[in-house]
Amino acid sequence: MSNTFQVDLRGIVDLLSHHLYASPRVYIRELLQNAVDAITAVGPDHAGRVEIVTGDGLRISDNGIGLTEAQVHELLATIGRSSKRDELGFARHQFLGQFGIGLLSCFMVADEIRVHTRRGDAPPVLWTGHSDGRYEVGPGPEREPGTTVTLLPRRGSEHFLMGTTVTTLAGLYGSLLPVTVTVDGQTVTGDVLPWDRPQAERRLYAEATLGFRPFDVIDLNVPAAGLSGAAFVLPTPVNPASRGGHRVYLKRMLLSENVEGLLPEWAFFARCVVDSSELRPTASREALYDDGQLAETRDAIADQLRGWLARLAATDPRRLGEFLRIHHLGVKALALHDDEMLRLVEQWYPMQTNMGEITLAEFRARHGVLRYAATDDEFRQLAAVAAAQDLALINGGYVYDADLIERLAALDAEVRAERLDPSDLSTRFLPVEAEVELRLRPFLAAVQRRLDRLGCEVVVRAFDPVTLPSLYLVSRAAAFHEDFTASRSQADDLWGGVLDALSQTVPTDRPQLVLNHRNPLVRRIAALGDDELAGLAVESLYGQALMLGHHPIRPNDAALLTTSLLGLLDRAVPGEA
Ligand SMILES: Nc1ncnc2c1ncn2[C@@H]1O[C@H](COP(=O)(O)OP(=O)(O)OP(=O)(O)O)[C@@H](O)[C@H]1O
Repeated sequence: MSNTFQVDLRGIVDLLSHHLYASPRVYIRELLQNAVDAITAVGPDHAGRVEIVTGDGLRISDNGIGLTEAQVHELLATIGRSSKRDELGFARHQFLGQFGIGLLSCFMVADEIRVHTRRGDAPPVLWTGHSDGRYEVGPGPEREPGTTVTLLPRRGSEHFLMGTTVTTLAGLYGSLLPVTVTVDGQTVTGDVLPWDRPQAERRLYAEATLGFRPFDVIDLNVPAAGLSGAAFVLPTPVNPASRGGHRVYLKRMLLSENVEGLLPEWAFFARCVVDSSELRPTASREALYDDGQLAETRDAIADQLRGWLARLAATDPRRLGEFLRIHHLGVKALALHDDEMLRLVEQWYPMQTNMGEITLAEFRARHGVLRYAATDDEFRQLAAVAAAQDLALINGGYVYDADLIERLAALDAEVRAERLDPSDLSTRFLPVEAEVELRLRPFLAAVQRRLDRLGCEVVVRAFDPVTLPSLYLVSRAAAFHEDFTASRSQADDLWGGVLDALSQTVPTDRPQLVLNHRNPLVRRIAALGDDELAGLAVESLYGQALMLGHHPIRPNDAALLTTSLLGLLDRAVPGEA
């Protein structure tokens, strides 16, 4: 036995209003869309007109193609049936609608829908649909060809049908439509496409609709998607993780003000306003259907944004610099994968160095090797000393910077990058003369004994700046060794045994306290001939060097600092105990 599905209209309307459409407001969009489609169906030269009248409910009339009685039965009373698909079920290209559910959205705000329609010379028809699923069809009063849809408000939804609301909504969705739409006699269409306006007006448009005064406006054109529009560049930094929505029109009808997925993720610095005749909506008409065509369109738009950046670099580098200062995070993220963007960063993005803020290109021209510190801490530790030795150093500690430098070197054989290890720096310090070295031996032996328990090696070198008495240097191997020793002291027996076995293989070079023999204070300390006082002084230098280099102060270090300070005070302040 064969039966036919029954449809519970109330259930369907509930589904639409709570799960498909974002808000009952979209009923206006669906009605406008049907009217425009009906006008399109008459032919290309037909002067379309849509009139909306509010008051007691809402009435929307069009001078479109209209429906015969047979079509009314077939199309209006069958959910999911649409005249806008061909025999194979594909959306007919020229129409906005395609799903055959749009009219139902009116039940979100109305209890009763009346469609009074006439097609050509066929007799006029009146169809009345009720929200409980009943409908009647019969002959209607005489009228011109076209259709009038009347909504009788549902209790509690009256405000959706009020004149002011309808004017706002019809303007929002329909202001760019190619047919004239009036609400209570007032025309809401006829707006010039925002991207076709002169530059100054486009900026005002952005301020009014997007809420910001754009840094720049970029024309967008993707013929394959029948897309034209503009990208408005944000004037302030945005969180790259925050997804910005775009204002998308399909065949000049607003799809949504907050469409995602139109731009690649890196392009978070732009908000687009576009119209497309080819991209497809999802059934809710809140989003674009994520298909190959959308992906191709996204790529094409990305190319145009990239082109804008390249043009800016060629014609107005100062402005590009401004842009990079605002949106460097996005551009740098992009440069990790995109060679062209990497070049842009290299040429135009000033990085922090110990010689001031300069671009990588400039740095390379002046200093050859791209020498960088991998973390902000390392940079701060080394910047001044390196500068005093004419060693230029880039702070690679900002997000992506070290990776970008390495990528640049990997890409281009001419570019050399070198991560500066603190221990590399100590090899640039000059040893003191042999005779001085000999003289300093007893002093060094005495202070070394005092710093042994902190795992630190004391050496004397000559380096600039002379004002710097000492420097605490931790090489990568030594930093590892320190962590290792700390874990060993906390480990239980089993794990401790494993660590001990490992310790045979880890490098053991210790952090160094490098005393600067060019520094007058250091010379005086070394010449004291008083082991106790020299020891206290070197311990103090050790503490100062730790703090200068932003090194962590361990409990042992803190205790040493206190005793050395008290010891020095004891020696400095005269009088009997
Ligand atoms: N104003 C109108 N003039 C002529 N025909 C109309 C009008 N409104 C609706 N129709 C007919 O009723 C059918 C169903 O309309 P409905 O709005 O439910 O779906 P649709 O517009 O085809 O698709 P979508 O769900 O995508 O809006 C339409 O395909 C169209 O043939």
